[in-house]
Amino acid sequence: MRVIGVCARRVVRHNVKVPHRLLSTQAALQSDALSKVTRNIGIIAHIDAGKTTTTERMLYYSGHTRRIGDVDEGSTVTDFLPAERARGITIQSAAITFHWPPLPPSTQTPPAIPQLPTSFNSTLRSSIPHNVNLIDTPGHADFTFEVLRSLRVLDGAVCILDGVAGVEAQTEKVWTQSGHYNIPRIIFVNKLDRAGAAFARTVKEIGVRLHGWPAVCQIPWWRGASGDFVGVGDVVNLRGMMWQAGGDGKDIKAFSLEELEKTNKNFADEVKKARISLVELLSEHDDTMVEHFLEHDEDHLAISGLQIMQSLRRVVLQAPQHVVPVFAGASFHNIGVQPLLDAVIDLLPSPMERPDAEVTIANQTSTLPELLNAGATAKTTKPKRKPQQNSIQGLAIAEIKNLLACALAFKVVNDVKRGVLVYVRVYSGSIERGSTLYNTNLGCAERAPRLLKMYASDAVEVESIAAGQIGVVTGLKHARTGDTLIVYRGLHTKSAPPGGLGTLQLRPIKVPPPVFFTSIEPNSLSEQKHVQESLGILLREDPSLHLSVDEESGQTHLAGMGDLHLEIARDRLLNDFKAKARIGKIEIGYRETITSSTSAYTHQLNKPIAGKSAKAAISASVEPLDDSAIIPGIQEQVEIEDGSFETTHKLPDNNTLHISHPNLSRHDSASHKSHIPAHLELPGILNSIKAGASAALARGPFNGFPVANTRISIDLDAQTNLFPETTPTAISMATRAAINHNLRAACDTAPAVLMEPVMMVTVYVNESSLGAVVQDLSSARGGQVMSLDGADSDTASDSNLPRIDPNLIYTPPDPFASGSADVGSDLADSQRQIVARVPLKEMVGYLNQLRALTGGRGTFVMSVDGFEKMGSQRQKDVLDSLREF
Ligand SMILES: Nc1nc2c(ncn2[C@@H]2O[C@H](COP(=O)(O)OP(=O)(O)OP(=O)(O)O)[C@@H](O)[C@H]2O)c(=O)[nH]1
Repeated sequence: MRVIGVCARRVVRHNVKVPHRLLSTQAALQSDALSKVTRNIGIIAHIDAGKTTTTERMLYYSGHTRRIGDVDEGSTVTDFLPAERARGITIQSAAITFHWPPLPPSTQTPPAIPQLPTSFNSTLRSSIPHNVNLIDTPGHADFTFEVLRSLRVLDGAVCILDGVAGVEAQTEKVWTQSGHYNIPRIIFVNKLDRAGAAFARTVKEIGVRLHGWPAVCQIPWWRGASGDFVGVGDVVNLRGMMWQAGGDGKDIKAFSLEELEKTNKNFADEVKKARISLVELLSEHDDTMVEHFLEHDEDHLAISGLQIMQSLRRVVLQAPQHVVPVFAGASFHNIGVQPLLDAVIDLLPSPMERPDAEVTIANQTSTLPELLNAGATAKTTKPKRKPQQNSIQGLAIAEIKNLLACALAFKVVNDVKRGVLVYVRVYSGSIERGSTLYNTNLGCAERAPRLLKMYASDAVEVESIAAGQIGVVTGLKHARTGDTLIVYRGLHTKSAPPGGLGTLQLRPIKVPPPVFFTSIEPNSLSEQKHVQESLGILLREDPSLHLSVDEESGQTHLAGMGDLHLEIARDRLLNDFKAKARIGKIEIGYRETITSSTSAYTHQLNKPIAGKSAKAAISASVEPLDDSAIIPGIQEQVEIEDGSFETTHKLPDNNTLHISHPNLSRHDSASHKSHIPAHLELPGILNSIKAGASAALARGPFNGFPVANTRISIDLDAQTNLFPETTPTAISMATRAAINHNLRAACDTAPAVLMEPVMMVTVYVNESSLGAVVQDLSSARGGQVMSLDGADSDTASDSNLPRIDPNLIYTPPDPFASGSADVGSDLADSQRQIVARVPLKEMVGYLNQLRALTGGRGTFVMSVDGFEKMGSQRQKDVLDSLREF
């Protein structure tokens, strides 16, 4: 037994209030009280660990569904796309609201202002009904981006592990990502009914692979010679909990420690052992637990369950989180779900206990409360001469104080019955029914005619969605997943927000580049409109899909993150949207880059567009950006302000667009009058040029792949380029044509070069297979092994995370797992991690080969590291094989 006495580390808590300064006192009180009883929670896990099965039980016990949905029968609530139901996997994250503990049967809706005790010092939070907004996230690696998007709106997460497979590669990846967002997490070890279930091994893996100290709050209760899983030992409340076999899980019997001692002494002893370990672990991280221990004469068992839960809550809310509470169960057999729900309420934070939401505004990073406080101060201190500047430089405070609400559209779903649903999380203020929302990503405003709360499959209409809450806006025509929506004073559908407000972005995330693509061709001309509309909705739902149209052939390319990603998009298009189109084979998305420069070429456009005469001229030249062989994996689109008469955009795939616009100052629109036609304005002209350039870069002239590593220069001479007949579309089309001409000319002078996606691959194998896997990666696949066991690599485990010795972790024995004699040293020796850079082409079908090399035990994850120029022979081979189709 370890001795307590070491002083706990300083507790750093999330200490943030949801800003609501513009609400009335009554509304603010209501919003605060509502926030306190709200949990915005995600479920994260490896594919098939049981997320959907567990979610279905949660909905059933909370009273929101009358029967338990079954993944295997395809009758679940959360996996609601036909493609998901058919495959039994979760693709789209759905957000569902339910109450836990359930509302009393007589109450249809929760009270507007929840009745809260003055403090939770003497009572558990789970004693009063809370709103749980549950966001189900996909488990497959192709949907990592989808997971990232949902992580942004979570305040806490339940990580579900398969008790047989233990910690799997994808779990590790999502765990690390959620750690970067400082999301407090608890773990549920599921499937403990299965043969070979190994709770102890899984708990040790939590320490070794997820780098957290497992606080074992429940231990599995296996009975009989064959080890039937019947319930759990509740370490917090010192009791046994047994679920009725074959029931719906509502019938739970509790046995006190004294009762257990009479009937099942070994189990009772193990519960006590687990309690001692739990108190010791908590004492190392929480000073208050040390005090309780001393107050109770150093008796681990005398400390109350409430005190243990409160201590667990404190350590879970520490950032970074070092202690991870672990619960046990088998959701398919309805065991363990209700105590897990209690833990969600008792241990995970409310929106008010989370760090401030990060925002960017006018190219600067800040937090939302900082921004709002600056605006609020400005309201009381009257500026003397010109508007005072706050810490967010360049943005007048006067603009910020007009901000009434700020929300993130974190998911767009096309619902067959209700149309397009935009799921939002509100971060400040409140969205009211009928209000107008300005979309800062698209630069347009639209009205929110209806607001909904989604309860399982029922939708309830609401008047407003307050700060900290998740809800649905229907009737929006443009908003996409990931867009920031704001409400400000004086907002009109037709005018842009004043100054920097229009650049406000909530929690922006970096988008990885698409590495696979497929072609789409409508079966007939009459089908074209429907195919385009369906693709439009798919892209609103999932902005990690990219669309490009070849001007000459009219062929459409759809690009995505992985082959499964595109397969699902294809299924949705054909089956859900009933689009009649031919869809090509899924191919790797190479890039092409020019190797020579061109001198300026001017394209004159003078033809009717949509029945109206249109005219514009654009002068452009191109040059290879630099000779570096690699372009980074993360795609950024930023505008660099470099003077009043120049604008530079950094575009995806390491392309740059430089526009010089002499006589047209960005900061003095009044002086434009004498230079440009009255119906045009500079920001719109620059946007049209950018749109034309992006379209030209989407299809290179060499092999039709997107162009990379290229700098485009455009000289905009207002006198000679703009005419009374010039329209934004004409500017875009002329830009596209001018750049296309230049790219073709560059390819004629010196052939373009192909670049291929290279992946950073992390493979987990046993020691015995290490040699064979390394050999295969480096020889057969042309990969470059970067590190073994995580050293020197960005994608490998974060080096700041504690390395935990599995032998110091408490676990109960694993009587029914195979080969579990010495789990600790076995784990430390056998788990190896290889990090390698490998061309994506060589990773196609890798899982089967890895399984063959490792006896089925190896797993891997990968992400795009960048694009590399290909050698001439490799390029020839790739082009030859592409031409075969
Ligand atoms: N034996 C057993 N099987 C389970 C348990 N929980 C889930 N399963 C089964 O495991 C399979 C996967 O379960 P899901 O709930 O679809 O897993 P998921 O994590 O949602 O998977 P994705 O949606 O693909 O990410 C299904 O066949 C379930 O019936 C359990 O506690 N015990």
